[in-house]
Order: sequence, then structure tokens, then C-alpha cells
Amino acid sequence: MGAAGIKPVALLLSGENMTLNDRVIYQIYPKSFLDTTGSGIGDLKGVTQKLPYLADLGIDMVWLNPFYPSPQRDNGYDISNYKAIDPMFGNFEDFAEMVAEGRKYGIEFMLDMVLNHVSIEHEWFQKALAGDKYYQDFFILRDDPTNWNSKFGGSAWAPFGNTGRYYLHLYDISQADLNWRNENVRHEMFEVVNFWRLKGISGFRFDVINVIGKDEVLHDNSLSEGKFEYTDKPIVHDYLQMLNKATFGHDPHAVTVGEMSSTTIENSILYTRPDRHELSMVFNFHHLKVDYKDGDKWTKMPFDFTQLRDLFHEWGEQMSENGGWNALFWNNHDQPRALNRFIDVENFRVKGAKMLAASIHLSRGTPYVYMGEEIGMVDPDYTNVNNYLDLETLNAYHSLLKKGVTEKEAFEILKAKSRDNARTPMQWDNGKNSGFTTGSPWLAVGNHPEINVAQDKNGEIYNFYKKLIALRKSEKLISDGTYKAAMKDSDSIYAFIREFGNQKLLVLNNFRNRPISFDLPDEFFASEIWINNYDDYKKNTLQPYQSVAFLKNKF
Ligand SMILES: O=P(O)(O)OC[C@H]1O[C@H](O[C@H]2O[C@H](CO)[C@@H](O)[C@H](O)[C@H]2O)[C@H](O)[C@@H](O)[C@@H]1O
Repeated sequence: MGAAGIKPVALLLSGENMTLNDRVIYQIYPKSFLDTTGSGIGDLKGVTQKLPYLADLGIDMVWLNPFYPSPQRDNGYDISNYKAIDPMFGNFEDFAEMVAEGRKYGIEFMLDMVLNHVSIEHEWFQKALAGDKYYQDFFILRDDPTNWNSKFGGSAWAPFGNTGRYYLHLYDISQADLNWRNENVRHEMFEVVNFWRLKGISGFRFDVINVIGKDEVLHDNSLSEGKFEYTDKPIVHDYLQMLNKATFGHDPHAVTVGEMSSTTIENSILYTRPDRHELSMVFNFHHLKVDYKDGDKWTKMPFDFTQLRDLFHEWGEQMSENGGWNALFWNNHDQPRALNRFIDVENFRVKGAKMLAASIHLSRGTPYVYMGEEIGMVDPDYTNVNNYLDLETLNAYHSLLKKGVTEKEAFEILKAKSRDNARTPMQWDNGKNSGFTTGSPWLAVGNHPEINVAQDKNGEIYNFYKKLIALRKSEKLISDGTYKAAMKDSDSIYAFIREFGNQKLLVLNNFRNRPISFDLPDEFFASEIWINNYDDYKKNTLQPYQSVAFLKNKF
């Protein structure tokens, strides 16, 4: 029995032979993946049904966004019961079937743990509101609110009933932050993780986990934003070590990832260095803010290539040199589709999708594939603001109008930036509702009948992903090689070198919609082309969005 009094489940798991570095993780937004009941909402049975598809792609772990009971104000990130399944997604029988079937295909699951906050409908908050002192200490209540802003707009503080006090909500008003200083809260959180471990789960994604550490005395932030007062506080490392020890640290095959809001490289190294016993890897978002004008998401701006290149180089090298481990990703449920942001998608969707894939799948870290990415899904072609349902999007729309932005301009910004861009139903075929549901989808489909799995499964993008995923399993150079920046001054090509044993790989990715010429570094003169997303290679030139990897055996 482990320290937390539970049986270790690691020996039962299918991923025993995998190392962390071999893995490729597929993210499923369950609400939008496949609806098997006609309710218009995706479900766990839908995930089970598509396991053969994921196995064919080469996936060995699936991250599922929250499927627990929730008022759904923030699509499940407002949890009202951590240890249950919302009936709209299925039940424990469906869950057990999904996990068991997954094992047959060598696929494990990673669950989303939202441990920074709970829904105000959670019984802890309700008891606290009713005056229960024990539960009041589960939350961050203050007489005098600080000047911190909620990430979804407005103040981060709301009146706590009619007590004259305020509760902290870094996200929506319906998501009350938990008080991790209270050891009873920590104990409850550890219990949640162990509850799911005992159900055969060894993968965990921890939502905005680097903001759980709040001081006893809270201070205003001088930049009129509370970010630095609660992000990456040193105590977060202590909490993660406690979490690790009380839960997944008992499982040598556990895979954990922390979603790190506005984090630093220094902290990310500490969060992921194996000897620190915190997490396996981290998501950071700096590379997905290179199209924010003056740091403001709700603006429209072409992406800044040099900023992107420098961020990748800096994170890649420093994590490699210091034993840290990155999650590698272009897409997730909070981001508009990368194809619309980084590629001239009208003219080069297919080549661009393959180049983006190569740029992370050949890099150092664990790649994540967000559902639909493998067939080149793009943002929906919505024509009406009423198509958008996400609360962050709607808050932003109203605040843009308040600032004097016209409805037309505000709509254009939503089209480029809304989180709903990623949340549209998976496009399985070109039939009604893209084959996602026989009912009425909870969020309108993307209206791109030409892009779907039935058509693209044997197509260029899918097969390129399949090839890249297989390479990570067969080549130590890809899974375990070091990372070094290359061609640091190029204003069009993102280049890096991987090295392992006597092998070296130079990966070049052209981020422009035009040919770019370059000088091949001398040491790669006598090398072979290992990966190419085009059929040909014209010496010292990369075609629009071409990706080429040159392999050199040193001896
Ligand atoms: O943009 P950052 O400050 O670096 O933060 C990263 C993401 O954090 C938030 O995402 C997660 O938490 C939310 C509340 O639980 C939830 O709504 C979201 O779906 C989670 O992934 C933030 O909402 C994202 O926009 C940021 O990208």
C-alpha cells in the first residue's frame, strides 16, 4: 500500500514499456468529439468508438478535457463534483469500458484536474456560503479586495453572499479559487487524484497549476494586474512535491503535465527536472502570444516570426541544457486553430499543416495533437456573433464594444481569437453535422465539408503525422536527442539541431508562403534528407512552408 493508503495501479497499465520521451498525446474535447446518443453533445462512448482510429495514428495517450458534473459555464472547468461523471458524457460503466478498450489498443488516458478552483455550485462553496467556517477556509476570502483582474475580464473579487467579504476568482465569477494554504484543501485535492488513479488512470493534466500558491497577505499589483502576485510563487513547488508524493509519485509510469499560466523558463525547469519530483512536463503559452498586439489577446495582428523563433530557441535550448521537459503543441481547446494563425491557409493549408507538425514532432519534448489537427482542421466560418458560446469570447466582445470598437471590427477579432474556434465538432465526414451527431450540435459545426476524416484519413496530412509519430517511437534521436538552435538570424526559417549518439539532425521549417533560399551549414554538406513535406528538394531553397530534415551520421 502506498503512503496515501491506496494500492499502486501502475503494474496494471498498458504503457509500461513506454518512456516519457516516446509518447505522443492526443487531446480530445469530449463535448465535441463524437456524439453516440443524438444529444448534440459528444460522449465517452464516442471516445471508445474511435480508439481504433487513434491507434492507427500511433497515439498512446489521450488527454480528455473535464467530463465531471459542472454547470458548464466554462465548459467543465467549473467543477461541481470531482468524483463523478456528468451524465451527459456517460457513466462509470462507459468510463471503465473506455479505459479497458484503450488498453487493448495500447492507449492510456490523461484526465484534466482543475485544482485551482471549483464551481460555486460545489458543495464546499455552498456550505461556506451557508456559514460553515470549516469550508469558508477552503476559499480565499478577504474584507478588502486587491486590484487583481479576473482572466475573463473585470475584478477577480466578488461579494461573498451578504457577509461584506469578497471571494477570489481568478477566472469566471462562478469559479472560486481554493485556498491551498489550508491542508484540508490539499488533502481533498490529493484524494481527487487518487480516486481517478484507482480507476486505472496514470495521466494527469493540471489546469493552471502554477497559480495555486497565494500568500496569506495579498498585495495590489503595481501594474494594475495581479498576475505577478499569484503566478509561480515558490510555494507552488512545495505543493507540487506534496501532490507528487501523495499521489502519482507512486506510479513510475505516471505522465503529468502542468498548464503553466504566464510562466518562466527557470520555473519550468524546476517544475520538470526529474530529481525535483514535481511534474513530467509543462505547457507554456508564450509562443501562442506572438500575434497579440502589445500583449493584448483581443487584437488582430499577423504573427511575429522573429519572436516565435527566439522563443522556441530559448525554451528549447534552456530546457535541453538543464534537464527540463516541454509539452510541444500548436493547438488546444483554448486556442484558435494554428493553421489560421501561422499559415496562408487559403493557398497552403496542406503543406502548412505538415510543416507545423514537423516543427514540433521533430523537436525535443512531448508532442500533443489536438483533435482534427491531423486532418488540417481550420477555424469555423461563422457569420454571426450568436454562433459563439464561450464566456471569455462573449465578455471580450462586450468589452470591445464598450471601448468603442465597431461591431464589425469586434466580430472580426472574435473570428480570429475565440476559443470556440478550436471547440467546433470534429469533422468525421461530409454528411450532416460532419458526422459528429445525428442531433443538433451544442456548438455549430465549422462549415468546411471538404475537410473531414473520411476523406483525409489516407491523405497527406494524416499520413505525415503518422510517420512523425512512428519516428518518435523508433528513433532515439527524436525521442532523446538534445536540442540546439540553428540559423538564429533567419527571418523566415525556424531551424534546430537534434543530436544523439553519433547522429545529428538539422530541421529546417520555412514559415513563409514563398520560396526562401539559405546556406546549408557546412557540417551537413554530406547528409541525407530524412524528412521532407514536399516530393522534391531544390538545393539551398525551401519551397513555401517546406520542412526538410537532414540526417548526418558523425562517424
Ligand atoms: O494565457 P496564460 O495566462 O498563459 O494561461 C494559459 C491558459 O489559462 C487558462 O486556461 C485554463 O483554465 C481556464 C479556467 O479553468 C479554462 O477556461 C481553460 O479552458 C483552461 O485551459 C485560460 O483560460 C486560457 O485562455 C489560457 O490560454
